[in-house]
Amino acid sequence: MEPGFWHERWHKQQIGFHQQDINPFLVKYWSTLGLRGNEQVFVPLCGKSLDMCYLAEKGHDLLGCELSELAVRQFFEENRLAYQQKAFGELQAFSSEQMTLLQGDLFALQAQQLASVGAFYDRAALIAWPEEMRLQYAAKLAALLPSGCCGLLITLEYPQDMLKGPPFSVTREWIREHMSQWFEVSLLEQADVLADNPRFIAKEVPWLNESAYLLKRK
Ligand SMILES: C[S@@+](CC[C@H](N)C(=O)[O-])C[C@H]1O[C@@H](n2cnc3c(N)ncnc32)[C@H](O)[C@@H]1O
Repeated sequence: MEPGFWHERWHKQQIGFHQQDINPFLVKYWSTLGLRGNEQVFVPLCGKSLDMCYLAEKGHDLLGCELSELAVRQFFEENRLAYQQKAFGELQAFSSEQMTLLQGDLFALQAQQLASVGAFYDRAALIAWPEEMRLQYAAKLAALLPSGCCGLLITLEYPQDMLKGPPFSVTREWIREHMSQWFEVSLLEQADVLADNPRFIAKEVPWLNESAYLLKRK
């Protein structure tokens, strides 16, 4: 989506994607990455996700990237974290002790700026892009991540013709076809989450699956 779409969403606080609870797949599957626990975790398109607090509690340093300055400030203020702001290339870095959120366009980041990243977490980032932008995002993510870096990817699948995204439906086939050039991909679990998503029920979407994948950058 274009930046204006997301800025408007944040200004109107139309942020239905934001979860008040930690994502259950994160809790269930983060340990399958086999990490030491002190790796820096990159969170693309992080919003003000509380999943970052969960990962910080596990001992990780967090490096998020988020377009909206409003989202970034809300993250620190709502979690009562004092923060400092400074320039970071073309982006702005907002930092507290364990968290750095890079405010700006993910596509303006350079691989050397993520050289110390040891893991990543993508929830509602890949699925935020329409099909025509999705591959560019996946290629950028691959270009930014150091080789050997593991991550958890959480996606949604539903009949796309029933609802206009975002979130967009991203199938297992799309991920295998387009992402295996950069990542080893394993499906961890697919679960029916329709009952937890009133917007999909209201639009009479007949099924909605959430999937968790383990990814390893080749
Ligand atoms: C669907 S939300 C998901 C947020 C978060 N991952 C979560 O689980 O709550 C997508 C987020 O990506 C941000 N975003 C969109 N385009 C971006 C870009 N080019 N660079 C960085 N962030 C972007 C939006 O502002 C929005 O907060």
